[in-house]
Amino acid sequence: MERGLELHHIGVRFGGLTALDDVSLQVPPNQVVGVIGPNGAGKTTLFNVICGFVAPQTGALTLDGRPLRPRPHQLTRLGIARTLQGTGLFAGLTVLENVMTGAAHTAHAGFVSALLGLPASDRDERRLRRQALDILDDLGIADHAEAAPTTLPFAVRQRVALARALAARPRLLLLDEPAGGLGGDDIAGLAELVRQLPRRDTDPCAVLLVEHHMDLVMAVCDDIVVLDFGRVIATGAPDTIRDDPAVTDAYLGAAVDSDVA
Ligand SMILES: Nc1ncnc2c1ncn2[C@@H]1O[C@H](COP(=O)(O)OP(=O)(O)OP(=O)(O)O)[C@@H](O)[C@H]1O
Repeated sequence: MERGLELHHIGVRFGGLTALDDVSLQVPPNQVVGVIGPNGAGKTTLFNVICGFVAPQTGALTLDGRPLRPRPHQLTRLGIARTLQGTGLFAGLTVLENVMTGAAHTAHAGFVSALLGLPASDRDERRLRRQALDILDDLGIADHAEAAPTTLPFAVRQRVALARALAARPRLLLLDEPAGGLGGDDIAGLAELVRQLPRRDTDPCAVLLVEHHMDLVMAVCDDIVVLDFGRVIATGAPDTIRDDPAVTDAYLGAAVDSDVA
């Protein structure tokens, strides 16, 4: 049976500061797993370890039981896609072209060459275009296909970034703070969308959601891992986590600290 992504006893130190301490977790195929925790808990560091931006000093990662040493530029080949905080869209390309870049690695010659003004393969480009339009349609933003990203509201740009990540047809999608900058209605829409990702008929994928927005995590995750000061203080289904005193303490403690500060 496929095991998906697993982190085994991961430790990261920055000088004298322990950012992650003995962190283990699993993202099984076709599940949504959330990582939450107060500011400074280690969420971004964990995300960066999985993307290959930060190399852990201790522990190991595996993908379907095989050793994984992630490198940012090799993630797509492993079936992993990510969105980052902010949208990172190319301002000079339309929405559709942005989404097509997410799948450019599957083209033999066309799209990237076309952007560079080189001879393109029409068949590749047509296929990428159709696939990108389908994804935009799935995400309810096909009307904006020809728009420049800078002209669109932030919530739509967030969806375009998600569409670009999905264009790589990942089996694992990593989302870093996708609710950042969104209002209540947009977060509800995002929750609905993320919940569907493992259940899609075409290209279903597992999701690892790193987010400090508790409502979103509670609404979409099958399993939640709570970090505090770099350690896992709780793991379980949303209902278990909601009632866990250690989690409440960590969040309340953080709130009190920031009030005092
Ligand atoms: N490159 C770095 N060098 C030194 N310290 C770092 C570095 N990156 C993170 N840290 C520290 O590691 C700890 C964990 O930070 P991290 O950003 O992973 O937490 P977080 O849970 O993502 O916080 P937030 O919700 O505020 O983004 C913090 O104390 C942070 O200051």
